[in-house]
Amino acid sequence: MSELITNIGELMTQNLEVGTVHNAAVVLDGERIAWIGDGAKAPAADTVTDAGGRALLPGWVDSHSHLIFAGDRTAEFEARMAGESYSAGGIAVSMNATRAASDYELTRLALGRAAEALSQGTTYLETKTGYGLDVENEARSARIAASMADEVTYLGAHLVPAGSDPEDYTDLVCGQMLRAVRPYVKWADVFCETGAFTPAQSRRVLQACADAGLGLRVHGNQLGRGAGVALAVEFGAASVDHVNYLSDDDVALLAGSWSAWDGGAGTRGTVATVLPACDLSTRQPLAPARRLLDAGVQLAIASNCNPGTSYTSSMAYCVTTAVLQMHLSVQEAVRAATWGGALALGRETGVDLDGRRAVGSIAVGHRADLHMLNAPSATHLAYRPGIPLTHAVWRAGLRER
Ligand SMILES: N=CN[C@@H](CCC(=O)O)C(=O)O
Ligand SMILES: [Zn+2]
Repeated sequence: MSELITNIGELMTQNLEVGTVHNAAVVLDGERIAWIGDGAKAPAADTVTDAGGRALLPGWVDSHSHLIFAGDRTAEFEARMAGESYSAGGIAVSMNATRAASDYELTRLALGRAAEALSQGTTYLETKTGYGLDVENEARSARIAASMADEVTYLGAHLVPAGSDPEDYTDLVCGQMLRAVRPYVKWADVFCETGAFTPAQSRRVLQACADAGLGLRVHGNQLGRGAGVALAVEFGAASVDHVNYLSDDDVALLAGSWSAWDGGAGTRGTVATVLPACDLSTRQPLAPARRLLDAGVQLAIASNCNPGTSYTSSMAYCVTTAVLQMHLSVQEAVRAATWGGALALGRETGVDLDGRRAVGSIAVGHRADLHMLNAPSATHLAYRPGIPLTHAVWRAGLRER
């Protein structure tokens, strides 16, 4: 079945050859985008959808979330709003609730969060383990994540559980736990921060996971300057996330990591993924997204949806914040939340080993993941903050909303 979406007021493709087109049309053929162009020249299709002059964007690509958890941390949030600062210790509260939840309950909760994201335009979703923190519960979290997310990341190195020796726990993360999650995950991550994993422990985790054939990601430089960015670049991680506290050397390392990449071939660098909703919820200084872009770093914006630091799956909220408070243009912020997220997951081009099409931009042959706003332009995301602007969502060519 083919579908013609016509009368699109603003088509923001994030495809550099096409750019943004007005009075445009798109044809979907099954799960793929088959045609893009001037509405007056659109070919016929089996069905026609009139966009009524609305804006059409790629679906959001949320490259950083933690959806596999049970329990509630409202009290911690309230304490933070009253002046307490965030520390990694709250992860243990979610760990206890997650371990106590049944498979059915954990799956139901995760699916509910993914559905909430999809209804707001998120059509491609990464999620992580990291609230199990023993072999059985990390493997269970990975299995559940693989049943509901597009990309799954192993985050056994999220927190050293109370009572465990940090070096022994790091051994477990690098050994038995890694073997148990391996069938379900494509990526590995480590929280390299004071109070979580030291640079030496993080290095061990990254090496073991790289040796196991996993792609790498790092939670780094969230609560202070540290080794996260340097380790991520050294190990060729696909992304380093948070990046609130950066030295000039960190920024230069990230920019330099892209110097041999020409947009297609060449060695890929490390994407800097900023998490604006997390920065607001933890009252951290906002990550320096403007400085990173100006330095030539590839940028992604993600929700970091999790029970502790960022309990929202709204990518629109993140984009709005990036424009209003991080000083990105609407085009830059939308790009970082679509194409940038796809780049951070290695999914912005080509077809992956499972035959999945590229996501994050509207281009012929890419997966038909589309987000229509109830507005004439994407500028309304920042101009009308807080207004639920999602009008329609297509995922792999299927109308989801
Ligand atoms: N910073 C580390 N991990 C999560 C928060 C985990 C939690 O507090 O539950 C994050 O990305 O912000
Ligand atoms: Zn996170």
